[in-house]
Amino acid sequence: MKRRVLITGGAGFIGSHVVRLFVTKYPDYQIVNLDALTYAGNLENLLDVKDLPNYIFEKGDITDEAFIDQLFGKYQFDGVIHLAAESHVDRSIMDPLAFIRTNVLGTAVLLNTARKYWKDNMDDKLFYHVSTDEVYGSLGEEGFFHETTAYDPRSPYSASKASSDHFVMAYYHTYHLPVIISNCSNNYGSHHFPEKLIPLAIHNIKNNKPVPVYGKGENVRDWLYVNDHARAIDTIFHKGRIGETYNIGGFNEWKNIDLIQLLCRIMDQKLGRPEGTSAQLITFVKDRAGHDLRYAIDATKLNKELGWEPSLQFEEGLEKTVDWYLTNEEWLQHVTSGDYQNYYQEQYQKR
Ligand SMILES: Cc1cn([C@H]2C[C@H](O)[C@@H](COP(=O)(O)OP(=O)(O)O[C@H]3O[C@H](CO)[C@@H](O)[C@H](O)[C@H]3O)O2)c(=O)[nH]c1=O
Repeated sequence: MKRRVLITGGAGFIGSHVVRLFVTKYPDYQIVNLDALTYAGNLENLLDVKDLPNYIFEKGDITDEAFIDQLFGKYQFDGVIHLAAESHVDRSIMDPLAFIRTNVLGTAVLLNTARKYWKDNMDDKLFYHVSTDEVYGSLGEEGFFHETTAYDPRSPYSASKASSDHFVMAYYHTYHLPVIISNCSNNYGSHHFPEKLIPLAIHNIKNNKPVPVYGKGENVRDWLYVNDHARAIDTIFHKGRIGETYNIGGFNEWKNIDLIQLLCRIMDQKLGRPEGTSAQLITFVKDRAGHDLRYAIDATKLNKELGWEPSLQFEEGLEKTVDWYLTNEEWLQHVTSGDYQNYYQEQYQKR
């Protein structure tokens, strides 16, 4: 079946991997990538697919109602995969309103427009909302997030994503809009903006700069290779049940400090430095406000119902990621100029 799919946030980290997978795997689909190209959106992420005949890029803001309406009119989408979002927790602490605007209002504008265009015929339509495991809050040392876990967001970022999830379900229950939500754990891989832990640490180690570890580095995250997340989104988009939520994760929990130690060992090997060199850059800094202790997500439903499972072991994925950053210096140089510099100067002045 031919489909006309809108992917929002397709120039971002996870979005670009989803766009690449869809345009190469489904040559019959028309894929429209809508991205506002703010600081973390970068068309360089898609240079290898930008000339494919089934790929179209549109620059625009999901909060701009008139623009979104005109876009739906122009392309008559039958599917939406919504990834556009402000995603960095530390930024949300500094500027919560930006997160409410994009993540809550932007999602509501998309939902409302999809409802307007699809209301007379909902057959074969799908609004797929890509969300986060952070909506479930913070775990103690035991247990997992399940699809039935009550929402308990604790940062402005996770509150904005939780709110957008609620709007998605409200449109399902109230207007019968065909929706699916997935909530995924921490991603890592190529094209990740170096404000997040793994690409920031790689960038800093390479440049002999301090690697900031918040608090004592005891916080735990569950890491998934970004290509595996993109594969999960593909599976859920095509086989998921309407009105359902699917958790995505790798059963791959790491304490931040253990992860950084592993990364330091890999970097020493790759850069030909004596073992232990990079670890000397580890610097414990002031903790993140309201820092969630542990995320761990149970992806059994996705595995049992739809047959998805991660394809890569963490060590292998991390090595591939390091290799990508070390061979794509131009990309790193480009994205670490401008806004990035201002942001980090501001961050470090505060410490
Ligand atoms: C940037 C940075 C982070 N950290 C810590 C904070 C967290 O415990 C852990 C990972 O931080 P981040 O890379 O910012 O990711 P985290 O806050 O977990 O959130 C990520 O994962 C979420 C999914 O769980 C996504 O929804 C978010 O968009 C994504 O940013 O490392 C440090 O210790 N030092 C740092 O410099």
